[in-house]
Amino acid sequence: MSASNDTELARVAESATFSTTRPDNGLAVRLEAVERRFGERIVLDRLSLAVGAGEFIGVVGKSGCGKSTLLRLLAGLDAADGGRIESDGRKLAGEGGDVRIMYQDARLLPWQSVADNVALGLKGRRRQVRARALEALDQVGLADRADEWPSRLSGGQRQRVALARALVHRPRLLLLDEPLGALDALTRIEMHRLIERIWREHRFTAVLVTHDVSEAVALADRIVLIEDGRVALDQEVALPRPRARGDAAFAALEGRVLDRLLNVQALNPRNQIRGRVKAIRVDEVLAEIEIEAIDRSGRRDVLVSTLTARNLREHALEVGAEVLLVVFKSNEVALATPL
Ligand SMILES: Nc1ncnc2c1ncn2[C@@H]1O[C@H](COP(=O)(O)OP(=O)(O)OP(=O)(O)O)[C@@H](O)[C@H]1O
Repeated sequence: MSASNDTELARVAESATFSTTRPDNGLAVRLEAVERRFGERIVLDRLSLAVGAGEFIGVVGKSGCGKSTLLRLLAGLDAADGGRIESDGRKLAGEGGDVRIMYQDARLLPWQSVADNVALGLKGRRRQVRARALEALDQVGLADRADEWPSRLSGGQRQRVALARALVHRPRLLLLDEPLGALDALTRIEMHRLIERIWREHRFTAVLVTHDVSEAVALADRIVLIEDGRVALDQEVALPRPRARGDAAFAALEGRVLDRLLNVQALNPRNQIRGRVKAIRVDEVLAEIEIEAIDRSGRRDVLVSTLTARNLREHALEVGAEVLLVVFKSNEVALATPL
């Protein structure tokens, strides 16, 4: 992307205003024991996850762990083999209604203008449809490119058109499948600001699949790590927005998630221990869970896992509950899953 485009994108990221804002717009989504198999291969193994209305979730995990499969299920583009995916107690309707998905490639139709690409699928009088497309393009700073062919745009601009094409439908759940994966580092950072700003204005729920942990830390309220078909880590990102990458707290959190992601050993079943909650100590921010664990040789030990108080509420843990623990680097214990 050229320097002038960078400047233009930065300006839009900072200054966009939206007339399509609908407060408290997001869909709450609940996945319960969701399974997806391909032949013998179990990709999602009774995965459970609750996403709050308007929440921004970052999904990370090693290549092939099932991130895109999860998004495809949420989008209704694929069907689960077991479990439930619900919103407000009802089956999630999938892509087309309140749910929109954006991919790594913009998938624009080369024979349609930018505005017509954005307007695809909109119903109504031509003038109204065009006005809505222009409004969405304005949100991403590309209203002045409405009548050009997509081939005239840079990669970053095409992704902004793809974002406008999703926004024009006023989604309540936006699924982002590595949408910035093909962009250069600077454009990605500018796009983060734009996506964050639009998300804050519209309050839709967002689920972002990414290989880039710093992208997840920059954007997400929570980072979910998928491993062996399940949620292996559910990390709250309690950093003020907009987030500064140079910040020590940002770097520490990024390092922590990366460590977990890269530490294959830690997620080896040999490092997983079953246990029972003995005591829970909680203050406003943090919760300490004391767990009596029994290892494979039958040895009993008391371990302590620290969660955020919010995470504790989501797990709905009680004294006496059975849990699965993952031991990291011999001195750090994470509560993997309430059993
Ligand atoms: N339609 C399909 N048929 C058979 N196997 C599939 C199908 N779709 C996905 N898989 C397999 O399911 C697993 C998870 O794939 P998925 O694309 O969800 O992973 P991912 O975490 O998004 O990977 P990446 O980060 O590399 O994009 C992979 O082993 C993949 O080969």
